[in-house]
Amino acid sequence: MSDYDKVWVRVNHATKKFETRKGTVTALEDVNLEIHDGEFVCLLGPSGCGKTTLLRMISGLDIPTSGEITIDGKVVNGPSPKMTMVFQEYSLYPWRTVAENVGFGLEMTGVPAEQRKIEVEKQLKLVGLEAFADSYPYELSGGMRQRAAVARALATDPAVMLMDEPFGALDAQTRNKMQRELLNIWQKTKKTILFVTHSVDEAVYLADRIVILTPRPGRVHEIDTISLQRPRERTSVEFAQYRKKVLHMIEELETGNQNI
Ligand SMILES: Nc1ncnc2c1ncn2[C@@H]1O[C@H](COP(=O)(O)OP(=O)(O)OP(=O)(O)O)[C@@H](O)[C@H]1O
Repeated sequence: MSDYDKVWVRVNHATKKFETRKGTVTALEDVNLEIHDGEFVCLLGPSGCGKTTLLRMISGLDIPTSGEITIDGKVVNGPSPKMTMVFQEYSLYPWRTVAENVGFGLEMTGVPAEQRKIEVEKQLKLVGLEAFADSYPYELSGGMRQRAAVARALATDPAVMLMDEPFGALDAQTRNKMQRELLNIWQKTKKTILFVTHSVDEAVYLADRIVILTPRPGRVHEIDTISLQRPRERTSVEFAQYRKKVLHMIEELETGNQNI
């Protein structure tokens, strides 16, 4: 990719604890992770293992209890336009049109209307929603809504796009289609992406690198970079081999956990 050695995100011994009525919950403990420029990283792990917490801290919506997170060498201490999030649902403002949603971040940062219009049109074209600029979210299908959410995230030209199970609520066919489209967009924009998913297949299809977060707090395990040629075919032998490798690693991690 463009400048692969550049590290955009560095998670350095990050721990996050929450104080609850039932006591202290350790969502993540001593997590280390680096994400390079232009890399497509998938964060894979079961429910409750701390994926969203990690994303929220990287985006600046939350701060680590200890350790630190840097973006482009600077410590994250609040939300930054350099990081945008795409969530599973409810990403769009229902009272705004698609174009107004896509232009929202630009509006917030004071980009003049004329320039905003050009940028919004560019992003809508990229995600194939030019004809729906004036539609409202409820008039779109789930897949189209997520395309609009991706366009909105891209509009502010973030350094890193953080995606929290963005296709989790879609049916299998639409999900596959959206994965293909996201790869196309990624190839065109060279964006750095951190993508959270529960699905091994989704991670193997999308990622340059898969990071497995174990259910036990405190240990991030990285799998070697998957260096398949793109586009990665779901029906290929290589796909099946990588899938098997990832499943095997997950099994090993789970077995290791049982012995703690
Ligand atoms: N604001 C909070 N207050 C208290 N506990 C929290 C809070 N946020 C997260 N947790 C706890 O931290 C742990 C990790 O939660 P998190 O949402 O990061 O997991 P996850 O891997 O994203 O789960 P899922 O895949 O179900 O979305 C869970 O035990 C959760 O209950």
